[in-house]
Amino acid sequence: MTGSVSRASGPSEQRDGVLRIGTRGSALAVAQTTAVAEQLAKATGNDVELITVTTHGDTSRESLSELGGTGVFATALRESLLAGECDIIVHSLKDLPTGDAPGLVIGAIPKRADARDTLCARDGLTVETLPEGARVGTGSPRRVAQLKSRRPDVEVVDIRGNVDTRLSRVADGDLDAVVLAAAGLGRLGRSDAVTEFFPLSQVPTAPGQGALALEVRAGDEKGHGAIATAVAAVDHATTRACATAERIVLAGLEAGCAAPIGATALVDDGLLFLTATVYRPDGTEQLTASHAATPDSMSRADLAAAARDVGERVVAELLGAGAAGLAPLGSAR
Ligand SMILES: NCc1[nH]cc(CCC(=O)O)c1CC(=O)O
Repeated sequence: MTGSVSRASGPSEQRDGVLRIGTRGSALAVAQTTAVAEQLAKATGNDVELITVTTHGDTSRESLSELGGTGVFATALRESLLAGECDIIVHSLKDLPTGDAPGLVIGAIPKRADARDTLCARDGLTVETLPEGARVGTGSPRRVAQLKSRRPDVEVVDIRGNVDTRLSRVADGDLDAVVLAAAGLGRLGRSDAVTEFFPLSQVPTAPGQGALALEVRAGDEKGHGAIATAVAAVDHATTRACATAERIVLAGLEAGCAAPIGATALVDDGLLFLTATVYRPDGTEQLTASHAATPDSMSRADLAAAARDVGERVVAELLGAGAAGLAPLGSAR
């Protein structure tokens, strides 16, 4: 039996058999939360209600680095969850700070979408074929450094705003291209705008990119209640392990989501691989570390142990090679 998915118009009371999911109000957030809601309705038979929460990160026009990067999107959602106004909140994992949120736990990380970055350029252009001095929009220090390392001549324009606003700056002729996550474009049905997919092996993306995190009040993930059953049904073991390994790099370098760091993990043929790169913000230098571990089994506990193992080895190697001197890392909060 599949439950139904609806959108609440205002604050909503707790009712039996109904899961209330809090989401940011942007088109991307609503699209990805709706997809999660449908997955939850199908897996549990519960009705699912979407509750929109407006956050400072949505309304502010400041750049991501001015906002401080980490956490701007998460705080209002978390307050709403702690206040009991909803039962589960959905974040883009890459926007979620690595620090503890008192009273909350990540109850599920569903199967990840495409973790790659893309170029969305005019006239089918790619990083290689962009004209000399082309104007490329991104607000992410990692993407700036990665672009500059390949095309030092490119003029990077700091942009903010939702995916459609960013794409419109290319359509309007103001920018030659923007760099955007494949996952977000896919969720919005805008993959048609992509002119180049960057291989993860050359362009590692933000820790957790392409993955979502379902946060619940601590304790609600345990036992056989409706919330515990729901999050257990959509948690994806290998995605959780990969995202955990990538986020250990962020935490270990004491970096925030605005730091120039790329990390990418994958599970293949029984091995967990993790590669991470720290960039000098101008793209002239970078440090990469790559490690693999063999989990004893594909159980969540063994995968988690392997994720910690590779994560810690990658962090130690990067710090030992001088990563802290390469980039301003300390924007974690
Ligand atoms: N920081 C913005 C953001 N947060 C999540 C996504 C979509 C991709 C994802 O879920 O990882 C995006 C847009 C982008 O980076 O292009």
